[in-house]
Order: sequence, then structure tokens, then C-alpha cells
Amino acid sequence: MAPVISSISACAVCGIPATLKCAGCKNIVYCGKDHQKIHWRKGHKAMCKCIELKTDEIMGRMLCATRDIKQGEVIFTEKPLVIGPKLNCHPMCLGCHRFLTLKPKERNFYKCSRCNWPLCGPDCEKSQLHVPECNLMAYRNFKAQIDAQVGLEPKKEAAYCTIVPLRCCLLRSSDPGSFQRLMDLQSHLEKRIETPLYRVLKANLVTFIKTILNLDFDEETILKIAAVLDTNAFEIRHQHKNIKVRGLYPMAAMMAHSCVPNTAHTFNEDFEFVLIASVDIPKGTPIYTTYGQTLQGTLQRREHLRQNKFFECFCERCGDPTELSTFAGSFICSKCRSGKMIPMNPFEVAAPWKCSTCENSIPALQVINGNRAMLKEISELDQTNPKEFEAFILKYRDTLHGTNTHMLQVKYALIQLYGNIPGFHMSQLNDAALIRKVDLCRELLEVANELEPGYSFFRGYLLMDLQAVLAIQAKRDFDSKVIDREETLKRLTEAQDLLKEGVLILGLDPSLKDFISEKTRELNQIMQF
Ligand SMILES: C[S@@+](CC[C@H](N)C(=O)[O-])C[C@H]1O[C@@H](n2cnc3c(N)ncnc32)[C@H](O)[C@@H]1O
Repeated sequence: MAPVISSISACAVCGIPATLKCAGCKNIVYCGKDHQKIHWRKGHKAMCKCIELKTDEIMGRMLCATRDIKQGEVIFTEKPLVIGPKLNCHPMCLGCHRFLTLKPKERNFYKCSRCNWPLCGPDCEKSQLHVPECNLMAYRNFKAQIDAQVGLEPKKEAAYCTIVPLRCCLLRSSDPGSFQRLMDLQSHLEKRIETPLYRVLKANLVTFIKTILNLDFDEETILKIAAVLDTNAFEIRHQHKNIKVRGLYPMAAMMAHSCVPNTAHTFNEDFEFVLIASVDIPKGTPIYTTYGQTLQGTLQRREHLRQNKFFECFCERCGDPTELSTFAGSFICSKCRSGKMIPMNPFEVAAPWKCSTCENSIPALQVINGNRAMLKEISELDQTNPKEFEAFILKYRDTLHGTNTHMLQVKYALIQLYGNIPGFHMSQLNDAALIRKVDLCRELLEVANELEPGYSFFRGYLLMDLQAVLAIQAKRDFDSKVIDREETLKRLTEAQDLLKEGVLILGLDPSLKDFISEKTRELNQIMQF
């Protein structure tokens, strides 16, 4: 079906360019009130809002479908309450949020003439995102001290941790309603307050807001704001603009977590949150996003959720020792060499692990330590050298099966390296490397089909990678007379089908328009063999 997002700038009735948004779902636009009324009577009334807020005993507030939602439908779009730098980030412009780099011959970043924070240039001094905080900092004579290091890679600056909480504090007077919505969000402050991070925030963030800027906020409110952000904020990436920030979206923040989500989300050019149904969602079903990383095994995902979001996940994947038949958290039994080790109780960290085939069993600590060692080894691999990743796979092929989490992470890294880095661009890959990339994409797609099914961006990118390499392989085999015209056409048709599905998924993210056009153009060119 056609993704609804494509209709965002055209009247839903007559198709002419339009800007009047439906106030209910904010997904449809009209050229005027008349067409809005017609559309409402024609059925939009039943389609408009498809979610409602409910409260669950375990998950707390959550969103649920009020009607059947179709795969690919935009569930809602939402403006951010606040956006800005992540806790500890590389120097970025506080006006447009692009990361900053020195141009040739420059010795330092452009600095705001009033508060001295690094910016892109004079235009960003006037950005509405920066002006309120700049006014306050200038009034209090605060000058930021962030400098570029000539000839060195930029380093992360902890001072950025103050900006988003400050923007939240400023909402109290500029937009009290939004400030209240923010303060009503879940924070887990009572647990966060005991952590080392919050001891640091107590020292630097609270001092900055209360003492340096002299704002009338007590320590608990400032730390609660930080905790609300840590519990609810989303990471926003606009790779094409070199932007990575965090943003708070009160409605999106209501989504519960599942390790097998039924939605995917993206952010448009205005940093609006766009939520898409990645699969059909039946009426009454909770709307799930994922707070974790799909390729991690259950032990790691549950640990992440416990440490960062303070809950135990009881989703279908977490409860299944085989992780929906992917065996992502398992490894090969060292006794029988054919079975896979699975947890006897995946909800219990300390529960022993046993072989799926023989009687072998081992303590949980052995698994935890083994995972730790693997993660350390992977983090030490040269991120630009596929040979090191291939060597890892070879080294552990008798211990880790193909869909073990560490193998999956390494294979995913290889997919991104082959075809994309100097020395390994598509045209430089030999036939064996092309075959390798095809196999890796197919393997990862099989896993993605189970763990992030449907219209997930994970699947979308894999489909795009696979079609590109299949097309190049077919063209090369045709040129060297390994296959005839008919076989070439057959293979290119497969690539075309994969591209079509990839475009359908990635097309839901407007910022990927150029990427999609480029991939489509490349395949069309090869199709003219
Ligand atoms: C972003 S908030 C979601 C909204 C939250 N339920 C509320 O009432 O404000 C994240 C928090 O919701 C709860 N939560 C979300 N998904 C959950 C799940 N699958 N199981 C248990 N708690 C969950 C946890 O407390 C988590 O830290």
C-alpha cells in the first residue's frame, strides 16, 4: 500500500499542494476547510486517530491501537518539546545542531559573540533554538570554553550536558503547558539518583543552572528534568546533515518497549517524530517501539533495559530461550558440538544454561564472562579493516554459530565495510567478495525478518545493500560471459523486486530521498546492459 506520509503536502481530496493539517492525526493535509469536511464525511472520521492512551499494571502508561492499523500507515507525527545535544558530544552548533569541523586554515570554531558557544556562523546566533539560552547566559556573563584542537580529532565535551536541561527549564516561563507535560513524564529519579552519572550531574548541571545562571529551580527539579530526558528522549540522526541530537516527544514517550517492535520511526527535516506501523497492528494491541539493540542477545538487552530504563522485559522474544528460533544469545555446545546452549530460564540472569541436544549444562556466570570477553575482542578490531572481522568469524566458527549475537554484529559490520570504504568500494570487490556480501545480506535479512519484521529500517537498508550487490554481480557475470542474457535478466529482476521493497520502507523517511534516487538510478543503469 502507498505510505500515507507521501500525502503530507498534497490535499487528500484534490491533490493540490496544501498545508492545512488535520488537527486530530496531523497526518493529512487539505487545501481548505471544505475539502477537510468532505474527507471527514468520506471516512477520515473513522481513520483519523488510531491510538489511545491506556495504563497497564506492569508497563505503566502506554499507547494502544483503537482500530486495525495497516502496515506502512503513519500512526502519528509529533513536534518535539525540546531538542539539543546529547549528554557528552563532539562540538556542535547550538543553532542548527550540525557537528563542527575546522575548515582549512581555521584555528578555532566560530564563537557566538554573546555567550561564546561554538556555532556555524553569525546566522546561527539568531536561531530561535539558541537565542533564549544565549540571552540568559550573556546576562549572567557566562562564557563557554570549548576550543578546537588544530590537527587533532575533535574530542567529546561534557559541557553540552547542560544545554537540553537548560532548554527544558526555560520552557517553564515560555511555554508552561509544555513544561508541565515534561514534568509529568516518567523519570525513575529515585533510582537514577544513586548512580555515578547523577552524582556528576548534581555537581555540574545543578551548579550551572542554580549558581551560575541563578535560575530559581531546586536541585530535585533539575535532576528530575535530566532523569525525564534519560528515560524518554529519542536519538535523532540526520546523517546527510551531520546531525545527531536528542529530542523529547511526550506522545512518542508513551510507547512501551518490546524486543520485537510493531513500529518504526523516523524524524523529518523539522525534527518531527514520524511513527509508522512496521506490521499490521490489530485493534487493541499495544504500540511497541524498541529501546534496545535488535542484534544483542537476551542477556545483553535485558541488562541494558534494567540499567537504563529500570524494568524487566517480559516480551515474547525475551521469554523464548531460542529468541524466536534465531538463537541469537546461544553458542555451540562444547560437549556434543551439534546442539546450542540455551538459558534454562531466560527471565532469570543466574539460571544455568543447557544444551538443546545433550545433557551438558554450565553456570550463567560462564556465559556472562564469555560474552564480556567477546565484546572486548570485537571492540578492539580495526573498524576499517574487513580482514580483522573475517578473522574473528574464522577464529570462533567452532564456538559461535552463524546467528550468535557476536557473529551477527561482526557480519553486519562487514556488510557496511564491503562496498563502502577505500580499497573495498563495489568496483574494487573481487567475485569472492561480492558473493560474500550477498551471503551476509541474505543471512542478516533472515534474522531481521524474525526480529524486526515488516517495514523496519534495518530490513530496508539490508534490502538496498542486497539489491545493489546482486545487480553488480549479474552485470559482471554477463560481461564475462558466465551467464546469458536470460539469466542476467532473471537476476536483475530479483534485484528490482528487492529495490522496490527497500524503497517502500526507506521512502517513509523523507531525508533518504537522495539516497533512494541514487540507488534507483544505479540499478536502472545496470538494467540497460
Ligand atoms: C518512555 S517511558 C514509557 C511511558 C511510561 N510507561 C509512563 O508511564 O510514563 C519508559 C518506561 O516505561 C516502562 N516500560 C516501558 N516498556 C515496558 C515494558 N515492556 N515492561 C515494563 N515496563 C515498561 C518502564 O518503566 C520504562 O522505564
